[in-house]
Amino acid sequence: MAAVTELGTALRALVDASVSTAVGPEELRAAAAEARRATALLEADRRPPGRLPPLDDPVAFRRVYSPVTGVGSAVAPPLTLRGDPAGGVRAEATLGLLYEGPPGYLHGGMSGLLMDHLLGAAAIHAGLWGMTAHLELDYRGPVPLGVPLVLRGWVERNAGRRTDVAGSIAAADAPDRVLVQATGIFVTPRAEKMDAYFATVTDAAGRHTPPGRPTDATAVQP
Ligand SMILES: CCCCCCCCCCCCCCCC(=O)SCCNC(=O)CCNC(=O)[C@H](O)C(C)(C)COP(=O)(O)OP(=O)(O)OC[C@H]1O[C@@H](n2cnc3c(N)ncnc32)[C@H](O)[C@@H]1OP(=O)(O)O
Repeated sequence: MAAVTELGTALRALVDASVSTAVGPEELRAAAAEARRATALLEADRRPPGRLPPLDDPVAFRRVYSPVTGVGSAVAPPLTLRGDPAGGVRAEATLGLLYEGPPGYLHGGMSGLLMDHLLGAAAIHAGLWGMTAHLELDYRGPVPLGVPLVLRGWVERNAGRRTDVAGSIAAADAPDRVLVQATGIFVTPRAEKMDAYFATVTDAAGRHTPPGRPTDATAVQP
């Protein structure tokens, strides 16, 4: 875990530098050569889709390469999710130029990614795991880069396999002025779909990974 985190931290610094640098073509080419060397090192052993990395724990929802929370991901902020005393889940983040849409502000699609994750996590936190069936966003104000943000997700209601969830993004110093408001419907897939989607998921050793609990992200229905 220490090595995965060390590489993820170094890669995030590299990616941030690569999108904010103002150096010339010579330095860019020298950096590209270094990046290709690092890629060759990592390519020596790769896992296919559907095989969990050794450090992932589907029962604890630990996904080290998640594009939102993964400590080993070059593109994840990465967010740390916590239970919110006000209900649901929350995370704090300060986002950089990697995620820029309008100059100085967050790309709207990135807000969608973050909200999808926060809403999904809120459902899981309530014991109601589901896949995103519907996600709707209202962009009420641009989300600034480089300032602390607070992201929230909470369950509105549940009926059977369907859970209605909501969430928001705001600046940490003005948490009541919502910049992005999200609503979503998360659905626990029917048994046949669970089986079709996840029956071949394996752990790092290639063994079928059995469900850990009903809300296990990779749970396969018996
Ligand atoms: C401290 C923190 C702790 C927590 C720490 C957690 C950390 C970890 C967080 C990970 C968070 C990841 C969050 C990302 C989550 C993805 O990214 S999931 C990937 C994107 N989503 C997909 O690929 C899903 C694609 N869609 C499908 O496969 C299918 O449509 C679904 C969603 C499985 C539903 O299929 P189905 O099982 O056949 O469901 P179906 O019987 O049609 O519908 C069931 C009910 O839902 C309703 N419904 C279904 N779809 C819709 C729709 N689009 N609109 C309205 N209603 C709908 C139906 O009307 C029906 O309602 P009722 O008639 O029962 O009232």
